[in-house]
Amino acid sequence: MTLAIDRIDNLSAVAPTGNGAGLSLQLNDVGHGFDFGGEILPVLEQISFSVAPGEFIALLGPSGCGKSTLLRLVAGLENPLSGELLEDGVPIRRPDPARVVVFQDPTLFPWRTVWANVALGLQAQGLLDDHGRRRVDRVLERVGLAQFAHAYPRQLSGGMAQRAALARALVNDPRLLILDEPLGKLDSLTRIRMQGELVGLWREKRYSVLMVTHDVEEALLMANRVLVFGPRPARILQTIDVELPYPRRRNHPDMIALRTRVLALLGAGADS
Ligand SMILES: Nc1ncnc2c1ncn2[C@@H]1O[C@H](COP(=O)(O)OP(=O)(O)OP(=O)(O)O)[C@@H](O)[C@H]1O
Repeated sequence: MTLAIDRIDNLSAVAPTGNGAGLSLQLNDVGHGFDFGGEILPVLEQISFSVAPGEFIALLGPSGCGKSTLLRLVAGLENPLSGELLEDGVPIRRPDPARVVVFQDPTLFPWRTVWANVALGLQAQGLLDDHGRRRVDRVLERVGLAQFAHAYPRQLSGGMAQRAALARALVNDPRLLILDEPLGKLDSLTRIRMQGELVGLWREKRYSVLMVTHDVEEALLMANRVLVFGPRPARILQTIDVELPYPRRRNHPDMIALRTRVLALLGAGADS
């Protein structure tokens, strides 16, 4: 498989459609739950935190604690039962192209080529003119899929499909990239490479990132801040600033110490 690690410096060649700068987020006392036979099952309680423009925040917590629900609220796919979510000071009420979500499952349309999948967002906005076409070409080049532009999703490996999904998100020049376990289904080698690619893209473009992962090491390798959640209804147990320089080494003593600390927190808060 051809990977794009050596092309990480080229995304600046992709002309933005938006202003490209990361957006700020502010969550104030956010609470959410779901109706279960007339009773509300509380999922999130008193969640407050902020994200400065260009920050990379990882969310860690036990399975089922409400991490994906929180991402859905930030994406504007649902509205909270209490509290408020603000982007650049304005309440989030609905999805917006500035906030794009990449899920664990790349969900590419099987009948469209890679190029046509990536072009979909621009096409829907009426932006697929010559300039838009060049954007699609460049972003595919940037994620190392230029040679597979005319392939169909069934012809891609898992890592390639995930990079196509990433290209589809990046072509809209997001200001917030919302990642819900984006590397969860990849083999360990591809996963390590994709971690490097995602960090390289983020450091270059400086959009803000909110990423859910189950992998403590992945969170500490990639994010500049890690929020550790307790079991449902989720509350933030601890916020950890990861001040190690990039690229980070798995076996750096500070990394090992942080990992031990986070695992202890999750062990104390795990529901299983
Ligand atoms: N649409 C929904 N209707 C009812 N309950 C829901 C809905 N979405 C999520 N839940 C419940 O909310 C809780 C939190 O789910 P969520 O997917 O946010 O957790 P998570 O932390 O992302 O889990 P995991 O790490 O296993 O992916 C779970 O108990 C789940 O059953």
